[in-house]
Amino acid sequence: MPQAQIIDGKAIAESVRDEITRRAAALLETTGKRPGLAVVLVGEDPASQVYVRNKDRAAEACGFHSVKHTLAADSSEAEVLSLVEQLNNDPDIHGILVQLPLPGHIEESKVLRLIRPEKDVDGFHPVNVGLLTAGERDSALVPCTPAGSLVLLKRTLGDTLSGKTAVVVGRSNIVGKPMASLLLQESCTVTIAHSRTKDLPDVVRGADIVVAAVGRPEMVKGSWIRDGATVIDVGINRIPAPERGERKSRLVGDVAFDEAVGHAGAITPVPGGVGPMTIAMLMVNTLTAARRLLGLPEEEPLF
Ligand SMILES: Nc1nc(=O)c2c([nH]1)NC[C@@H]1CN(c3ccc(C(=O)N[C@@H](CCC(=O)O)C(=O)O)cc3)C=[N+]21
Repeated sequence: MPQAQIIDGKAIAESVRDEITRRAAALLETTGKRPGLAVVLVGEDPASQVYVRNKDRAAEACGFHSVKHTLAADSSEAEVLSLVEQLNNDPDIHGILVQLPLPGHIEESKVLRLIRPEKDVDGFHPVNVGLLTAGERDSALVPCTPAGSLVLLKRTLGDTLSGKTAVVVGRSNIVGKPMASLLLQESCTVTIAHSRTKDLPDVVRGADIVVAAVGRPEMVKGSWIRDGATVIDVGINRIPAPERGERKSRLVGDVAFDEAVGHAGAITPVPGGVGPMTIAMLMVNTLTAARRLLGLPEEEPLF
């Protein structure tokens, strides 16, 4: 079996961040303003802390203004809402990201709906969901993980995905559904499959493009992958050490990589695939939001 091309998400993310760094420098030169990103973390989940730190770092490396707000896990919903309101009205902040999941006593949809759609760099507000679904992708802010996955697909397959069969495994609002909308807009023939799909292996076997976003470690098996297919693995699952008798915990995707690599034409690794792209696209969205709020023209889309 020939080995698949391993898609280098880290390198592609770096090239995207480099382009954003250049564009942010030009913005600073012409307007004296930096894109401003605010990340809100409620509670101290260790994984969330790592991601939030990475986002903060990436923003600073791009020359952005970046602020991190950490609220106690037992903060009231009203406190979170009031912080969002304050960030909505802050002229130095162009992008607001409220790290999910929120503690159980806070209604996520209520918080997400309060974020000004123009500052919603996660693309989770119903206005942005609506624009994307209605085919107005370039006016929306597009969720970072699906946007990053599309960049990886285009860098791997070329700009034309038209006519290809795409199967998205997973139907979440943050990945599966927006990913399907993006692929549909690229004129792919799109299937959304999920845990209740009948004959899932055969559905996946029909795909030129497989996007796995189910959140179950190594659920998509190598034998499900059509020869030469392109596989985007969105899953990041931490397998604790004791379970496998290993010394350190390790990360695995939603695809059984070692099997799939013998079937796929190209495949993303975990880590080093979609994860770094998610952060790069957050920088893209923050710059886009800043330019729009400043009344500046749109730049060449990066995907
Ligand atoms: N409102 C909101 N927006 C998000 O975008 C959001 C969120 N909440 N909650 C949590 C998830 C998770 N997430 C990741 C981002 C980057 C990596 C990443 O950079 N991963 C690296 C390193 C992984 C590691 O070593 O832990 C990689 O895959 O190579 C992973 C996961 C964003 N999320």
